[in-house]
Amino acid sequence: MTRLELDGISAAHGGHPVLRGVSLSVGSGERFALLGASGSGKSTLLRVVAGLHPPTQGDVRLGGRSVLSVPPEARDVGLVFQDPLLFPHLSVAGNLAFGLRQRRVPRAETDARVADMLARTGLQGLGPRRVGALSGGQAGRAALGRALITRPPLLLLDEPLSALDAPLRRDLREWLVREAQERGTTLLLVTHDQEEALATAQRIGFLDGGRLAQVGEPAELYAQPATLNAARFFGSLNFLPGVQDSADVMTALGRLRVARPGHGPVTVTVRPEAIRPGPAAVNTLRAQVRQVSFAGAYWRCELTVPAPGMGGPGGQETALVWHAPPDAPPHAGDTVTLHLPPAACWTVPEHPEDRPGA
Ligand SMILES: Nc1ncnc2c1ncn2[C@@H]1O[C@H](COP(=O)(O)OP(=O)(O)OP(=O)(O)O)[C@@H](O)[C@H]1O
Repeated sequence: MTRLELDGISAAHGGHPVLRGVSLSVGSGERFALLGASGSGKSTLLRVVAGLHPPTQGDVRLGGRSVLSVPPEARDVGLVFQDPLLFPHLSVAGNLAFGLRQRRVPRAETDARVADMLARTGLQGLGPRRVGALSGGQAGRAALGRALITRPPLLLLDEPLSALDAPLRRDLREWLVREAQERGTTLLLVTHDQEEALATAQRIGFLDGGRLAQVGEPAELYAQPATLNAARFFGSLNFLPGVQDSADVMTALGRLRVARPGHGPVTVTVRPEAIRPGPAAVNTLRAQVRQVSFAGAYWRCELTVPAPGMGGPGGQETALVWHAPPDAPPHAGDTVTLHLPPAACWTVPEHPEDRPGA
């Protein structure tokens, strides 16, 4: 268990700034995910924590102590990358035992911990096997086992499961969460997979262009994104710019009652699954169904709402995406009556990071 603190971390690659003043505190035993688009600086931040990339500014503290001058091998952190990077000349058991031998753990204890880890990772009977003869999933588990067996107080994971297929990824993720909980390991997980972050982490940091745009609990980032990029990243597909006056925003759909009061230019974002069939006291609209496609748990419907929408000044048609419940799918060409529950109409103020090219 250890507390990780990042204080104003900036970093560059070849003179190009990649991280810009990232400050973050991850509690002892907490599971924290760093989420962001490709190139947002997630891996670089992880490498700064591991001591593999020097920051240009700021401090990294583990357990309250600055580790900037501590070499990577002495930082007592476990590190797992997307590529398992197992030692090819060693057996599975040899890979698991490696860190324990380095730490001069007595032979009997090493053997017991390797046997225990083989069982925990579902690799019983594969100890003597060469790592080249493992499947992708088995290699992934061996790499996680190798990192966990030394019981590092902080485990840094850089997309460790992304090469695996979905069911295996879910199993391994659940196993990892259980192991971390049992051992009180602090986890810092880098991923671009929002589902993985939501399922693994107690808190998430959304990194955007090298800046930490939002930190919060998974449900908070999902329902209350601070920026449009965060909203897009968490699957919102409907964006309605407008001007807010107290609890209402004038949009191309007309007057929309929204979740929180405010004033000035905003964008209302509504998740496709939050749109409800039927009319309601406010935010009711009639839309034309342009296209319907089956997505398993819902029907994805592309809608257009003709101007003037819900009676406002309107303008052009507005496109919306609705995830219709699976039981009664509409058909292309239908006209449907829907409503946008005010609690699901989240407003995002204009934000410099959301401008294209920012
Ligand atoms: N070794 C390097 N040399 C030069 N530029 C680099 C290097 N590593 C990363 N970069 C650049 O730094 C920026 C951030 O990269 P980083 O790998 O930290 O992002 P990321 O969010 O982890 O992306 P991904 O999800 O694609 O791994 C990118 O623009 C990338 O091209």
